[in-house]
Amino acid sequence: MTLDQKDAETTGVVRDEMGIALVAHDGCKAEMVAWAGEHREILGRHRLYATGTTGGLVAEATGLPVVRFRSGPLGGDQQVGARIAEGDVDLLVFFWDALTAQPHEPDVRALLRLAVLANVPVACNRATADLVITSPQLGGDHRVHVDSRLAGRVAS
Ligand SMILES: O=C(CO)COP(=O)(O)O
Repeated sequence: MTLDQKDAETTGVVRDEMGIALVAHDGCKAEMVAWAGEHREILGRHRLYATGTTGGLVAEATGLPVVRFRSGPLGGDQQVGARIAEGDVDLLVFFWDALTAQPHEPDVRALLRLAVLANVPVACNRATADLVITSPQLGGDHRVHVDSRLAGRVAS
């Protein structure tokens, strides 16, 4: 029995492969690596995307394949946002640093805006990420209220 089948048996929900984007500012990278290690088994069932440095650290720590974009300040946040607009991302785990100003703040804001617009769940701290990644509803029909201007571009 696969883990997905076991999930389905215990929760009644089959988790299809999802796209999960991982992003962490420098002050939160250790937290992201620890979180990814803790949930390695679940993350290993899904497509992982990440900004450059975050993706390198997660891939190294977990051994999982990660599609890496540019580093955040060099356009990586925008690339993740583009994948959200394309409908490739079902969950964004973004540990942004609440204590440090970022030179690419407009990009950070744009990424969060697109995630909200596309009704993609966003976890900005470890407690939320723990809850979302273990939710039996993850991968279900949680994105039914996609903004109409994005509907049609975002896969259901
Ligand atoms: O800056 C980031 C998000 O805004 C993260 O980028 P890196 O993963 O390349 O450090």
